[in-house]
Amino acid sequence: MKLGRLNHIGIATPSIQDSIAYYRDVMGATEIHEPFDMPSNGVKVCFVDTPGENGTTGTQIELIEPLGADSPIHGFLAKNPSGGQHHMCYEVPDIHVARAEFEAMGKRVLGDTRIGAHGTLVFFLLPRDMNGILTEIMETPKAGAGH
Ligand SMILES: CC[C@@H](C(=O)O)C(=O)SCCNC(=O)CCNC(=O)[C@H](O)C(C)(C)COP(=O)(O)OP(=O)(O)OC[C@H]1O[C@@H](n2cnc3c(N)ncnc32)[C@H](O)[C@@H]1OP(=O)(O)O
Ligand SMILES: [Co+2]
Repeated sequence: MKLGRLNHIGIATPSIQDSIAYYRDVMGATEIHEPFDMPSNGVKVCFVDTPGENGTTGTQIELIEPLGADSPIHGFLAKNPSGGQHHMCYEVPDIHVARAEFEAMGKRVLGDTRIGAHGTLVFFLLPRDMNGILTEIMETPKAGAGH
């Protein structure tokens, strides 16, 4: 396993609209994408870009608000009603190879490998196995694709 690019940091929030105002007015974010629903993941999503090198997009902030009764972030927001840092997401070149490598290390995968917000496959690893961090692994998007 080789550490890949930090694609995004997931921030759980009770209100994406309030969080957008915070990142725009307090943090000075200028690249804020249109929010969209991901019923397959039980969240509404909004990406806020941080600047990368030479005009590229750096690590994104992924605002996530619960969507539906079965949202996986209800428990987190019950414990943290104002929201907060929820997960970190790293890129890998091949999702299936990465999953096999984590499993071989005894790391427990939460649920299936599924399509994530960038349109590529993702999976999540149990925080207790990952130094206390809910860790998302995603396959690197092809150039020019997705959010
Ligand atoms: C938009 C799509 C996608 C993308 O492409 O980017 C996304 O990011 S979707 C993001 C939301 N989806 C997920 O988080 C899926 C995976 N998550 C889960 O399956 C659950 O959230 C969870 C991790 C199993 C936690 O569920 P919860 O109902 O809160 O269970 P518990 O309260 O029992 O907690 C179990 C265990 O995990 C610890 N925990 C929970 N949340 C976090 C967190 N965000 N960061 C760190 N640790 C967390 C909790 O403390 C418990 O620990 P133990 O006491 O050691 O068991
Ligand atoms: Co994510």
